Amino acid sequence: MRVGVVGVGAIGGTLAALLDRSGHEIAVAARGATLEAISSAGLQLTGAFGEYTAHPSAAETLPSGVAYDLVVFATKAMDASTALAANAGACVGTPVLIVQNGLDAITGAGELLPNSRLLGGLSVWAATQTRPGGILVTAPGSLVIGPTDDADPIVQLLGEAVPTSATRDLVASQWSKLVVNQVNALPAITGLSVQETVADPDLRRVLTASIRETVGVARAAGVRFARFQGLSDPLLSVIRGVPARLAEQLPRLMARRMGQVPNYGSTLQSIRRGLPTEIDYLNGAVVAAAARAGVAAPINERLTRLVHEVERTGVFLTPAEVAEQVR
Ligand SMILES: NC(=O)C1=CN([C@@H]2O[C@H](COP(=O)(O)OP(=O)(O)OC[C@H]3O[C@@H](n4cnc5c(N)ncnc54)[C@H](OP(=O)(O)O)[C@@H]3O)[C@@H](O)[C@H]2O)C=CC1
Ligand SMILES: CC(C)(CO)C(=O)C(=O)O
Repeated sequence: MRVGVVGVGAIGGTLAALLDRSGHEIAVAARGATLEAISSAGLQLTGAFGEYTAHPSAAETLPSGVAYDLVVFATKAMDASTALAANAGACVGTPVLIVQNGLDAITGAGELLPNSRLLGGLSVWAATQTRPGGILVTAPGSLVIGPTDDADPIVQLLGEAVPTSATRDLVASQWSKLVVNQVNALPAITGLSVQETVADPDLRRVLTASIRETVGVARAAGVRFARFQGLSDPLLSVIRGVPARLAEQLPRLMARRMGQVPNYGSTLQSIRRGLPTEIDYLNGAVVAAAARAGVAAPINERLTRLVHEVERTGVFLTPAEVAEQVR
């Protein structure tokens, strides 16, 4: 099959390399140093999915006039509309998968790609772009796509590269992933890994509080959570209702599932590269949903502001400073 991948960073790079390894014909759209590196030396995957170098065709945009079986977008959320618009010609009549955290993957994409079937994707694996064209998978995991069911040929196609399952309720799965992504803000604010964040008592308290607040906002918005990465709707109700100390078992479990390799999260990766972060689409999405539902989300609001502060200043906060600012 012929697959186009736009955005060849941590997640898009993993998918492009694994699809190439499975024997599919891959074209990628990349820019700057990443385009140069892939064109000259290929796309190098290391880590939990094994070692492999792919040599896909690469250009600034996917050539149109080519019949793709699937086009995958894997940019950060704030770059998605520009990438969709620039590659719209290649997507006409083609199924499009947008792999993105937050709630917005396919919201609004229909206006830019009116003639494409749109699917959203949630990556359960964790990865880092170690250099342009070099991807390290730090924790293995599957891909969840929807709204669809497991009989979908796109699920089969992706499943040849990485374990893939379908969700009929993409929004419910996105909200569950939004709970998991509560682990992103604190590493971006402190420079610590997710595992170090959860091991620190002050940061674990803040993380637990932001998770519980997120569950409360979802309830106010009438959202039910999907089964996802060990989470479920009943479990999250319990986590919201039990004493905070007991609820801290959830972040501990989430960190354990990430394994031993330090996971810095995709938000801290942006900070380290001096780039704007996706935080408005993560904790910021919780704040926006809270406002729509007429409730407050002060912890998510504060975390969003602190991430923006670190984006601006480049100075990380200590766990004690964070604890002081997020009560
Ligand atoms: N990293 C992870 O472990 C996980 C990430 N996610 C989610 O996956 C999504 C992708 O994140 P991630 O892979 O980490 O991000 P990265 O920043 O590693 O990769 C994004 C890539 O998109 C490229 N890009 C942006 N705009 C365009 C464009 N117009 N044309 C071509 N390429 C473009 C960027 O290029 P450039 O370098 O030139 O800016 C970059 O290579 C996010 O929503 C993230 O939250 C989900 C689960 C885990
Ligand atoms: C869950 C986590 C933290 C995995 O790395 C992620 O989704 C991200 O980095 O954006």
